[in-house]
Amino acid sequence: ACSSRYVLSQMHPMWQGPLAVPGGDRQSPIDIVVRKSVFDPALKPLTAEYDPHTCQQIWNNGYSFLVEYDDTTDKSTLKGGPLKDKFRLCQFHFHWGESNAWGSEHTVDRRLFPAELHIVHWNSDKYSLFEEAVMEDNGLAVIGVFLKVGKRHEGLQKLVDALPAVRHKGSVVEFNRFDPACLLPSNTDDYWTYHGSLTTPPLTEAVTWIVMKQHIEVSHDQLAVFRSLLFTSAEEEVQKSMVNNFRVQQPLRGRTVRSSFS
Ligand SMILES: CCCCCNS(=O)(=O)c1cc(S(N)(=O)=O)ccc1C(=O)O
Ligand SMILES: [Zn+2]
Repeated sequence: ACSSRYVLSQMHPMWQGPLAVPGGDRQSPIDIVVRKSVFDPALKPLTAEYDPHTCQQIWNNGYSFLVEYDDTTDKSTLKGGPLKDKFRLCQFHFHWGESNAWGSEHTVDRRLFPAELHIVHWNSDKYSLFEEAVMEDNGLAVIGVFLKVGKRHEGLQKLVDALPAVRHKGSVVEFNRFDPACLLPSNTDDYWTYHGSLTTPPLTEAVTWIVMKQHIEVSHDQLAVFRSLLFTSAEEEVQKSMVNNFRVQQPLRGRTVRSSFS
């Protein structure tokens, strides 16, 4: 699977400080200032073609929970949008707050959402391994989708029901036949895109971000199950609730955010 068993001890929110990263002028997340985004008519609609059978497992990596996919073939891919190449699905995960008032990593005109979904893909036209792509500036494409609290999300419920099995850091549970497309908003033609970075170590500036304009709705109870997860492993005495697992926002450094809609 893509997100290698990367030692995520640095994942503890303590690392959120201005960690020195190479260059450091393309960091994520950012605030998307709508009136400063530039409409680009050349931006195409996104083509996400996911095979639910490539879904493998859910893993609590001590920072979020990752739903990981078999990325040894091009069975689940993302093309189009701002992308020149074909990108292979490797995992999706979320960021959320301890309350519904905050939790997303990106914001729109400073508006915070209670959570944000990230669907992570790597450039399989240019690289043969995720670990290679994560170090290259055209290596990754991550779709961001904002979550709002409202009606229950039927497609998400299968995932929510599996979460108690990965309550502790380091736990893994088999998870099959899940199509992440069910988590995309009905309109995927309207998005913002910019060049940025991973929001967790190694914070490499490898990501073409594609942030959906339309949010999805999940219920309060579904989000409460996210908050029942733990940052800590079963062995640790003090259990810490997995909440507020988002990075602080980063300077734009002159970057332009493009929009696919006017
Ligand atoms: C080789 C080490 C890669 C570490 C990053 N892996 S990842 O799947 O890209 C990822 C991205 C992101 S993010 N928020 O999409 O930048 C968060 C977590 C992870 C993770 O693996 O935990
Ligand atoms: Zn993320």
